[in-house]
Amino acid sequence: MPLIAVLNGPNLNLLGKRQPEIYGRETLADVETACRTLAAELGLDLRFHQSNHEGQIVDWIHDARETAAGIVINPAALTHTSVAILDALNAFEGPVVEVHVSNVHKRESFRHHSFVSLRADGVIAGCGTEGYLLALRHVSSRLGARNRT
Ligand SMILES: O=C1C[C@@](O)(C(=O)O)C[C@@H](O)[C@@H]1O
Repeated sequence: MPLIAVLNGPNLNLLGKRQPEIYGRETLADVETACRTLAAELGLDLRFHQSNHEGQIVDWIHDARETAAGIVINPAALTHTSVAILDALNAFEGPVVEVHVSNVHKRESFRHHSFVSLRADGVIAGCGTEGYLLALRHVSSRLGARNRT
């Protein structure tokens, strides 16, 4: 079964508790459960991680080079600052989908720029935590298309 790495950046451990008016009330554990249920339906293995540390996320992306077929990533605030995450993703060959729970384009202008979008095959923003499920479906269909060629 192809493995998908779902990677989450800083402060997402507080999902459901911090600024619920922006990010909703679902926790990251709820997101992981929903992702695991969908992954099982799609025939995908899932690795689900969260870190508040940029280097840890870079290391997980490096691991994914050896082990994962695709990446779903919510880099959180690092989206807007991290060339290191962009460079790591550029060294990964499979499909990458960037997810944001909130619609970053409706928010402060510093959230409008994403380094990660320079690499992402798709970007989902503003669909709440459902965005993770949409991203998984998309990675799955890209992998299916790849396997057929
Ligand atoms: O921490 C986050 C979460 C976020 O990535 C989102 O999921 O909406 C949007 C980022 O701008 C913010 O720093």
